[in-house]
Amino acid sequence: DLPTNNTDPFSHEVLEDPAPLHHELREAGPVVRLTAYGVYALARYEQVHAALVDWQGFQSAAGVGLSNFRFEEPWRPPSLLLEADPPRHDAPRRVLQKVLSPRSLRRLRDQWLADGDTLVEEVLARGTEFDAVPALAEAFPLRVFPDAVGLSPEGRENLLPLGDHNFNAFGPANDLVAKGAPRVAELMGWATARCQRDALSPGGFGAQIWSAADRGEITTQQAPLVTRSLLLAGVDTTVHGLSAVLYAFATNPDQWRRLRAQPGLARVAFDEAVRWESPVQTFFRTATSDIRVGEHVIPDGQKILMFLGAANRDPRRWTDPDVFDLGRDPSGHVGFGMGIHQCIGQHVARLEAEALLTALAKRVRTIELAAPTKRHHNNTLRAWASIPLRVGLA
Ligand code: HEM
Ligand SMILES: CC(C)Cc1ccc(C(=O)O)cc1
Repeated sequence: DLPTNNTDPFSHEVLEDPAPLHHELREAGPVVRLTAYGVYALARYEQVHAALVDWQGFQSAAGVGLSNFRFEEPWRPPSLLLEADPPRHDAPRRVLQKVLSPRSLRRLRDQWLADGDTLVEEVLARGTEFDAVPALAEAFPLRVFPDAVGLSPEGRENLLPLGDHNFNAFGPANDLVAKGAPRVAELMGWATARCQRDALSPGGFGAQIWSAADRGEITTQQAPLVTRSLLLAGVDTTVHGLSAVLYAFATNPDQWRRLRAQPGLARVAFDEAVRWESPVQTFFRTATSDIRVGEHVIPDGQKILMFLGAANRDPRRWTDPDVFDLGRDPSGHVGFGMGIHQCIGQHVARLEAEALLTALAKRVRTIELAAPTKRHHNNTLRAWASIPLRVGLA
């Protein structure tokens, strides 16, 4: 009957290298019971995709972490997008859809491309060996995104630890959550204060959310929480998405040559990296009734852990899934989710990646690892602490 697995998916061993567990879970069957936490796991593309698009059966309103909001108090006021289902989810989603649409981002494109050139020049002026994580993957989002949101300059160093803890908190109360606990009140207090109308500069994403409230599209009580979503979701994700694509190119020099020959491949390269590494590895849903998966039933109220990273490398869906290949069509990957909760910020992330990769491809002929990489463990994110690079100039 129902296959089980007693591995702790949030252990440091798995966070260091999740591939063996992903393989085990995919092979065990369409649904597996994780005895470490008494939850159900989906690891094959077919079942993860089906759960993501079935928001009625697999709800978000009970939280997308291990904690079940039906029985436990959330550690922070729930998100009006991530942790809400229709109809409550609808208006906040419509507002962010407009604020973060490709059309709305067009006004930022030239500026972000120029910022990419400037950052790359600054980095290369310091030398051709550097750690890509602080120098590029962290520096670029922190240079462009807080300004786009309309955040005041002070305290922006809070954004990474704030997001890191938020992503840890989707997992169990382990050492990673304990690590962030001492600063939670301070960081969340800082973030909440930044989301008030008078703390946001005109024209930014935050001010646009407040204008939508003034137009009655959402309430003024909702505006700060919708703005908070940008701070919690919009930084660590792109930092580790950029780290993923830089790591992918540094370990696949032939793909870097392809990008140099065809810079228009920058955007598809980012999506292929998001598929290949899945910066967001896992999160949960809660069954709203007894749900049949294969020949098994997931009982009502149970938490379901979806392994996006495993789905994005499922050989049932992808040819040579472990290969980073610019010739592949990565569309349909679940690295940005799927369905009504699919990442609303994906166009922001793609524009950041296009700007950085385009700038690099112009100035850098070769890119390789100069030393071993070091992972940054997080309950939800696939992340790096360090990616030492050596580049050859064009
Ligand atoms: C590489 C970068 C990123 C990745 C891999 C990523 C991944 C995801 C995923 C997998 C979801 C679905 C969550 C679910 O179904 O429960 C999601 C939702 C979301 N993302 Fe992103 N994201 C990225 C960047 C961003 C950025 C830059 C922003 C903000 C500007 C953002 C804001 C959001 C929001 C607000 C949601 C909730 C949408 C909803 O529930 O309707 N994300 N993201
Ligand atoms: C992959 C998702 C869990 C990223 C994320 C985090 C936070 C929010 C929010 O709305 O607070 C939304 C999306």
